[in-house]
Amino acid sequence: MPKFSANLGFLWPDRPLLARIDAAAAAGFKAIELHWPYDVPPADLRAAYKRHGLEILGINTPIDAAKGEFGLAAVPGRQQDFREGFSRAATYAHAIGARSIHVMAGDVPPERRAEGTEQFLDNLAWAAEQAPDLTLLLEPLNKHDRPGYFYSTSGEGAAITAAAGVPNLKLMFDAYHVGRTEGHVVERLEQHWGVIGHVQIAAVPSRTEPDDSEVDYRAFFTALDRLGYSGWVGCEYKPRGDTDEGLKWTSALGVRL
Ligand SMILES: O=C(O)C(=O)[C@H](O)CO
Ligand SMILES: [Mg+2]
Repeated sequence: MPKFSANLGFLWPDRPLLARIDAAAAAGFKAIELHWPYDVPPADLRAAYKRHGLEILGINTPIDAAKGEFGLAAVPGRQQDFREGFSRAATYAHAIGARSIHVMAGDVPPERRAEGTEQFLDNLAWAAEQAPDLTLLLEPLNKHDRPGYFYSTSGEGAAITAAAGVPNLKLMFDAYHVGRTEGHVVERLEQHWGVIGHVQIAAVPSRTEPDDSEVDYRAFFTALDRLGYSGWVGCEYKPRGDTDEGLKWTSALGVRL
């Protein structure tokens, strides 16, 4: 059975980030991953997870939610803004001791896709050089949730990863996004195995706890074991109710944190 990390972008939404870290440790998680922790001073965040002996995995490049933006790496004309955001992410990741950054592509209209691809590749080469010690993750987001996003399928993510030709660039395989629109999740996992750097899960289609899902997560975890996955599986789901109560999905699926 793989190891599971708590995605504190979604889990324990009823409390501030530092309290989420305490909750993750109390629930038995040994690793955490974050979305946008930037409002919390890095020293406080580091002290909070170190106190519990947790590992810290990744963060996302900043977004401007107020402007409806979801990343900038592939957005034509926003190269300078992307680079400032990435530098902020790398500085923060280094300060807290995180090991990866999800480089968020952003929304790109179909007629500007060629331009967006060129810019994305250029930005990824630049970012990889800025932070050679960090893993950069690429994550396609399904079209139901984010219709205008630059890419939506695991195949597109793998193609960009290959085209960039950068050693520290990997695919974030979020089984929720893959299951939501592509299906055949284990087949896709096997197909892109060589470029996968991190894995995330949630029920399909509800994005809640993974015990009531169109994706057969028992089979998915077995496939990860068979493939020899030694990384973490990020629990990136939106709890149906109380997060601790919802963690009974672990015993339902034979998982021990
Ligand atoms: O939406 C997702 O699946 C993610 O992992 C991103 O980090 C953005 O929330
Ligand atoms: Mg995800």
